[in-house]
Amino acid sequence: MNSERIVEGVEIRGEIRPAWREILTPDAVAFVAGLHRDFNGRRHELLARRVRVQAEIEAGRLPDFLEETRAVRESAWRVAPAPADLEDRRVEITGPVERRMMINALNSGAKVFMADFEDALSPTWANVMDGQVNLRDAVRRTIRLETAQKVYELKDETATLVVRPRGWHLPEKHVLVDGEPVSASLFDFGLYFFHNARELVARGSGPYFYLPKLENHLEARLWNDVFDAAQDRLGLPRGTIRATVLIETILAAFEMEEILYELRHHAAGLNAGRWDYIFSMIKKFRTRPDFVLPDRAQVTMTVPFMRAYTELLVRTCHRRGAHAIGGMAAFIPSRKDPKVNEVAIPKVREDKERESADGFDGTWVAHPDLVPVAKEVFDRVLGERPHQKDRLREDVQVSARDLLDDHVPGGTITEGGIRNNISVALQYIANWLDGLGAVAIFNLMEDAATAEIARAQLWQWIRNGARTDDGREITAALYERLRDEELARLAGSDLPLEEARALLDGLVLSEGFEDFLTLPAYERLLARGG
Ligand SMILES: CC(=O)SCCNC(=O)CCNC(=O)[C@H](O)C(C)(C)COP(=O)(O)OP(=O)(O)OC[C@H]1O[C@@H](n2cnc3c(N)ncnc32)[C@H](O)[C@@H]1OP(=O)(O)O
Ligand SMILES: O=CC(=O)O
Ligand SMILES: [Mg+2]
Repeated sequence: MNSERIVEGVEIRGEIRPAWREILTPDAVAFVAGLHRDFNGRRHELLARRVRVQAEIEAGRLPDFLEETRAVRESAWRVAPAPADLEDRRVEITGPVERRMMINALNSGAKVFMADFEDALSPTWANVMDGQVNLRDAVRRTIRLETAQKVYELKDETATLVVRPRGWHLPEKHVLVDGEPVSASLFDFGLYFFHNARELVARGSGPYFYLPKLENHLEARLWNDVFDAAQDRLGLPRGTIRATVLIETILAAFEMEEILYELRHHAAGLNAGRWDYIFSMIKKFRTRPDFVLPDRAQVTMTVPFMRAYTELLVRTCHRRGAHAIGGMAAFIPSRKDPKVNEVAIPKVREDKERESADGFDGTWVAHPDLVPVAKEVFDRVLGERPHQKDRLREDVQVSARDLLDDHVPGGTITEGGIRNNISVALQYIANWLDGLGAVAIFNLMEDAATAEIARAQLWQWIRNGARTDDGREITAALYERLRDEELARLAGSDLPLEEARALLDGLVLSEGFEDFLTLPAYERLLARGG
């Protein structure tokens, strides 16, 4: 394996293609290493804190709104005003930092494009480094691609760029700082910020981020301190960065106010990350039979606990002057099969109608063909106004019990649901190991967050002795039989399904619960040379 020391104490363990060398400059690498040296200790402390909190939950403590931060919730403060190009966020398209998709997303007519190193990206070294090259070229508007069919170039009017770095739990093992893998969050953030912050400001925009998978306000404080340090080091005013935080864990739902408060000079809003949120409900309460969820298809946005969380998010944001951004409906259209669209388009429209009626200021879509669908719905509600922050939603009263009561009325676990979880998890993991982080499976968008639900449910059902609607206990033996049958249906695929099976078995059948499937999967990705 190639190994190169770029600056004192920093080793790159991987290929460095000529275009990547323009990103991995000594100054940029030193900048990232500086952030890592200053903040990685706190990152580890916060990750250890997550483990302690989990132990407390397993000992019977349920989360609640914090007593020690009551003053933050009860005092008057607002987040910084939105910059001009984040004022109207009615439709945001998301997608991995892949060149063709990035150009398509920027040209899609959406107001914002979230370029994703996270749920939608398999973090092979090539994907991560190409992603940084693509972002640099997108910022400078030189991004271009020629294929046999088409030349891809930016239109005059493009979406505002927002970047989602990987979460605090992930390492980037191709880069060692003083012998230790660099934090993937600091790597993705630091390189993008170093190369593009000044250029973005000069072009009238700014370095904008989405922050994933936060579990509490101390993790937001860490991001805020990273932002201050990064801006100081490049000589940019504090507050130049704007961050939208995904509320996608049950614990963060109890600290929305505090998270916004910590980041108030940099905060641009909160987003309801529904898929990781459902995963988090399963993960955090995994040992409790009273928290067992039914088939994931039945856990819709209209079930009471999802309504409680999303309504509280809108109320919290608007009270503090922040944008409330909705989430991702998983239905994706097809350019080949109109029958798929007959299902997908009305489902997405219904989802966006609910969000816009609830007071969200904008929403996410997974595919360019869904931009007009979401735009039409939000246009109807917003008209010429850029947002609806004046809808304070003071009618919303959400208690801890509302957030925690995950009973799904009429919910059942079916054999079809078990099979779907198995097949989706196998196909998704195999694609991920092959370098693809967002995949259309059974006409739904699947990414790291949705796949986490699939595999976590299998573990939860077995561990808690859950029963199917026809009365059968869900056991390891039942899983193994259905897994073999689902694997047989996928025979003939070129994907590494056998490796995916081994990984899924480990996740589903182990005594303990693996916190993120992407951690063991990353080890396999590295072993495959990814
Ligand atoms: C839980 C969460 O975190 S949600 C956020 C993270 N997840 C995502 O961002 C998923 C984003 N969406 C996608 O990755 C894709 O839409 C998929 C994988 C679901 C489907 O992709 P495909 O099967 O390629 O879709 P399809 O074949 O219909 O694509 C048609 C065209 O639209 C483009 N396209 C599809 N989705 C996107 C997108 N999100 N952004 C930009 N372009 C896109 C394709 O590149 C293709 O372009 P081309 O005609 O120039 O070749
Ligand atoms: O990141 C978004 C989610 O739904 O998870
Ligand atoms: Mg997510």
